[in-house]
Amino acid sequence: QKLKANPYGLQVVNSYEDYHSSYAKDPKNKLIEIQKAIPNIKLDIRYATKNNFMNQVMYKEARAFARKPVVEQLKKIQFALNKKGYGLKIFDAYRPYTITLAFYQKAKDKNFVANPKKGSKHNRGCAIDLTLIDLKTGKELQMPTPYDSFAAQASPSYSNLPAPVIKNRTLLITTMQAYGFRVITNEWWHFDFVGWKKYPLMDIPFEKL
Ligand SMILES: C[C@@H](N)C(=O)N[C@H](C)C(=O)O
Ligand SMILES: [Zn+2]
Repeated sequence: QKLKANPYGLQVVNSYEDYHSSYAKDPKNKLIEIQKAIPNIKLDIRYATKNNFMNQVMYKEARAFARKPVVEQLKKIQFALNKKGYGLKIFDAYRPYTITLAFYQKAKDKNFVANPKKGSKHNRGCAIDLTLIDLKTGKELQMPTPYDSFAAQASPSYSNLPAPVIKNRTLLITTMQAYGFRVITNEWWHFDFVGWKKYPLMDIPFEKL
């Protein structure tokens, strides 16, 4: 199927029919609802609330999707963490391209949002924003900054932090890395799935999936 390029010359899947035929051809392309595949995973979908850096509701539904192989890896991560008394909490996963456009327009610091000229790995269903929780209390482990803080402390290499915070961040990053994800340079919570290049950008809202 030949896709029409958007104003930046990018090919973005924006019709359900095109998306459907892509996963009929290759089931790896299917966006899987994370909580259906991993029932005990916690969600805090900030962009479905006003509690986010945009200060506005960006998603109509508080749901999280990712490509099938991404969710399969998350399932293994959740299992490994659960054995140690921890679990995952997801802030965001697949993000329609239109939302990336809106983020880039409004964000004061463009270093923390993907440039729509390239699109985001979130638009490919191959990036996850997440943190760790303590299974007993359900509370988040202390990390260097809150989610989507555009501060220097959000960098995974920022080191002037209390030892327990570094330990929590290291546990998150090493676990994600062991299962095929890579943290990005300025956001401790954002992980790209290593095979992301094989998956096209998408612009289909959650309610149509
Ligand atoms: C906006 C933030 N949560 C995020 O995901 N940033 C990366 C760089 C992105 O937009 O892909
Ligand atoms: Zn992200």
